[in-house]
Amino acid sequence: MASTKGLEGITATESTISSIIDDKLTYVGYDIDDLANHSSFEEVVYLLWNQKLPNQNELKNFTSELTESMKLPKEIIDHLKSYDLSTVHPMAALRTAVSMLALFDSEADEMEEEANKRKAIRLQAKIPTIVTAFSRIRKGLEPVSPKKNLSFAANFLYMLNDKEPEDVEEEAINKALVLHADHELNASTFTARVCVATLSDVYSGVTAAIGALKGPLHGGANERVMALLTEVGSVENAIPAIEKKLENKEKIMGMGHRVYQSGDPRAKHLKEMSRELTELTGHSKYYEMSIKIEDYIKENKGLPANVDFYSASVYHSLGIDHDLFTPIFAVSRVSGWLAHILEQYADNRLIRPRAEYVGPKGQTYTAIENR
Ligand SMILES: CC(=O)SCCNC(=O)CCNC(=O)[C@H](O)C(C)(C)COP(=O)(O)OP(=O)(O)OC[C@H]1O[C@@H](n2cnc3c(N)ncnc32)[C@H](O)[C@@H]1OP(=O)(O)O
Ligand SMILES: O=C([O-])CC(=O)C(=O)O
Repeated sequence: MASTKGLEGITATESTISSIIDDKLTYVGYDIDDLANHSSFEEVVYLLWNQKLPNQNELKNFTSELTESMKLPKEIIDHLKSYDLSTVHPMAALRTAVSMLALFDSEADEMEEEANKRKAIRLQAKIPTIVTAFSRIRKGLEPVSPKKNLSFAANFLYMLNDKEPEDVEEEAINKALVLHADHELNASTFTARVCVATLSDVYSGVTAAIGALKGPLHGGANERVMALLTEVGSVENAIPAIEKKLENKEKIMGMGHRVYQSGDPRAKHLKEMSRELTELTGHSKYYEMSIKIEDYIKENKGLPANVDFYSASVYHSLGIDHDLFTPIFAVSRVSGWLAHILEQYADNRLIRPRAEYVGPKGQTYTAIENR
């Protein structure tokens, strides 16, 4: 039996959560463009978990449930304060803190559907609090509690900066969260599903998914895009720097995608946000460099920009630390992981593919003293 490297083109499950068909992305059948242009992130999370858009009352209740669940156990804050955060990547801290959260949740191993939904709310709510608390603690500042009257996106920025965001900042983060929420069977979502298909618990599934998202070929690419833009340094240097990297067989971060051929439908929204925000904040050169790189790679390698490419300059213009870019992805994508985890539990079968054995055969065993 021949193997397919990277499981390319393999359909591994059925799902009703999101679809990518002919390079169009939908969440529960709603076009990503409509959701990006009109929805709050809370609305999208409700959609992914309930398979329908909420009415005003449902959204109000859901939003309050999320805000009320944002507070962290004191032990998690103490834990974040207990190690040298200057050397720890926030994705590593997030992975550990999420795993640790399970120890303070009396329902952690409860497998009943309603209990899993309650845990989903708690996890969705607490991940932004962990990311922002980490960021503040490493700057020697105290974590900030969320405000009841703020949206999910605004609370994220408020807890990060101890300052209520401007409308334009809240809108940018809200749109970025909507665009990153789910993406069919991407690597981290598949990881979450594989994990919980053993009937392991929700916290294990999300912890495993954070580990998968952290890698540079997946969510970790957005931080690397910013490192690339910083290294390139100027619009004039964009093409020479990229040519050199390609000569050295380096991958250009934020470019290429396993599924999309003509382009990632999320990238155009982030590109427009990048144009507006970099102009507004005096960082236009990052947008100009990005366009040059995108055009060059498209023309010379036939590869499109993915969701990570323009998110880098968007977050940079909002003054966000570069190593928080992938944690922000997690703040959003946990909604998709949780939707997939709940879907997996609802109709579970162990995920256990086969490997094609290509190693030596028929070896003669030699006693240890004779080797
Ligand atoms: C949210 C997300 O996860 S989106 C993806 C984020 N990741 C990145 O942006 C990292 C950069 N991109 C990549 O590494 C890849 O395009 C991936 C991981 C996204 C997709 O990978 P795959 O489908 O496995 O494609 P694979 O890595 O096999 O590449 C196929 C060919 O295109 C080339 N290629 C793919 N992406 C890039 C890139 N970004 N820069 C340069 N060349 C590339 C490869 O070198 C390879 O060329 P070859 O056939 O001559 O060896
Ligand atoms: O689907 C993928 O392979 C990666 C991706 O774009 C995502 O997770 O958003």
